[in-house]
Amino acid sequence: MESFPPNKKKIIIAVDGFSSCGKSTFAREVAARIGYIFIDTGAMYRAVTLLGLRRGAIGPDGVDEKALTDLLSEADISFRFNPGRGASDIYLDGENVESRIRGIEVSNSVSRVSSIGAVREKLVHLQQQMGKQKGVVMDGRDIGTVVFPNAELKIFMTADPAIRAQRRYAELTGKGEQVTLEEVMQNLLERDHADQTRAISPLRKADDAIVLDNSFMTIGEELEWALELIGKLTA
Ligand SMILES: Nc1ncnc2c1ncn2[C@@H]1O[C@H](COP(=O)(O)OP(=O)(O)O)[C@@H](O)[C@H]1O
Ligand SMILES: Nc1ccn([C@@H]2O[C@H](COP(=O)(O)OP(=O)(O)O)[C@@H](O)[C@H]2O)c(=O)n1
Repeated sequence: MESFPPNKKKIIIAVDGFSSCGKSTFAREVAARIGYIFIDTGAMYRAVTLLGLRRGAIGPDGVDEKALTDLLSEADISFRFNPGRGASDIYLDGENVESRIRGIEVSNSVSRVSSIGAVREKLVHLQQQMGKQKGVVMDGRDIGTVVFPNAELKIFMTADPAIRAQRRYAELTGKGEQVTLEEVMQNLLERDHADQTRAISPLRKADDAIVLDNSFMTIGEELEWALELIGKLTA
């Protein structure tokens, strides 16, 4: 933290990329090291999906867009810092749903939900409010292209799909979730495809983003690389 005193220029760091490549891990660590706020925008789309599943707007027949949009207009989505985790947990209508949004059921519907214009409109607006003062590291799919097209630093993360699937599988089974590697791989590939081909704000690398392939990098190596870049940009 000493290398980033408050008189340094505050910037916005946008981290976009494919599913399960380590965006949130990287963004959280970078934010902690430089005293910035970390915002996991994927958690927001996941919370909306949980809301739809719980309240019947998402069911066996798919997503009822109108019902979900109506629910969302009344919903309160916010973050609160959890000192134990060293990051913010996501709250849906006052309930901490951080541990409820990562499972395969939410993962299987979230890309459908995130393709809905009204959902994106509301969440992008909230994200822009959260980053207004700068000093944020935000990760997602459209941060460098839509949410903060003028972000001072844009990173586009990627990793080999088999490595990404293995990482997410280890994470989920480590938490006791009953899931197979094949299911995880399939979800990851389907979401990447849906996220890249949707009509509104598809996942794509911003022209001025720097690509970071972390297939064979440790988080320590990623941090070393990022902190040097950030040091130069905020000098
Ligand atoms: N450099 C890395 N090497 C190995 N595992 C990693 C690395 N970065 C992240 N992970 C692990 O990969 C999984 C997915 O990371 P996460 O940050 O949730 O990805 P994303 O936000 O892109 O979905 C997590 O279990 C995380 O601990
Ligand atoms: N800025 C964002 C962030 C997430 N999303 C959507 O939300 C889903 C879940 O995002 P996530 O970051 O939690 O996904 P993982 O990479 O953790 O698997 C993505 O697959 C996208 O469909 C989005 O559309 N835009």
